[in-house]
Amino acid sequence: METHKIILQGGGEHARVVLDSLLTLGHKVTALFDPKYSGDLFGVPQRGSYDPEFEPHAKAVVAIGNNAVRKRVAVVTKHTFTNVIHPSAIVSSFASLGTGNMLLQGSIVQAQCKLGNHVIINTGATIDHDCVIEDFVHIAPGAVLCGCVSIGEGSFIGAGSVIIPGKRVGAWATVGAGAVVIQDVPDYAVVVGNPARIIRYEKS
Ligand SMILES: CC(=O)SCCNC(=O)CCNC(=O)[C@H](O)C(C)(C)COP(=O)(O)OP(=O)(O)OC[C@H]1O[C@@H](n2cnc3c(N)ncnc32)[C@H](O)[C@@H]1OP(=O)(O)O
Repeated sequence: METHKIILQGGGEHARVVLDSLLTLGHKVTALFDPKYSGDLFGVPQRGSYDPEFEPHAKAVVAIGNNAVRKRVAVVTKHTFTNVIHPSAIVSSFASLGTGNMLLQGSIVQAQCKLGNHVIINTGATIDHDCVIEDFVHIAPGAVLCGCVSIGEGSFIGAGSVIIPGKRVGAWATVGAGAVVIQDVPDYAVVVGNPARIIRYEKS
């Protein structure tokens, strides 16, 4: 596998797991940019605010779990993005991925899935055949997307939730941990429970 020089945008909790994946894959991570952190993380220097001139040929990953913040940071990042796919993740050769995506330990992406850009498929989440996942979505640990599910831009799919086949979760929606989605979820809706019900609408 080709290894790269990589910089990370973000130095918080999600950055830790992404950095772990990158180091496991043998990449050379040369900087973490996040004004909130200093010192180093797993031996990688935290360099404060983003510097677009720093190693301009390095690839970048926006390792921020919050979807709205990840989008805000991605749009001002000048470096070219790359995907991070932990070696224990299983990705069908018949799936397509944009860039800047993070597929973490034990996640599975099945045949004919289409992932946009800057999507997080977190630990052990499974995305079955023919799903479409738009940009800046976060699928939390252990969530199960059955076949032919679609998820709109910026939505958060909570840990251990299940979405039955063919359903759509709109843009910037939130599916609570453990929810079972059996109907389409509108844009900006927050749903919880089994069967999932709308508790409010929230624009981030
Ligand atoms: C590696 C990582 O850690 S990745 C991060 C993974 N994180 C997650 O999966 C967290 C997902 N988040 C949740 O499930 C949250 O509870 C949310 C976003 C759905 C709602 O959060 P809040 O807005 O703070 O809701 P709040 O706690 O005020 O609860 C509102 C109501 O919904 C209920 N509720 C909230 N979450 C859930 C849930 N997951 N399942 C069932 N009911 C729930 C509450 O009991 C409450 O009910 P009530 O009004 O009858 O008392």
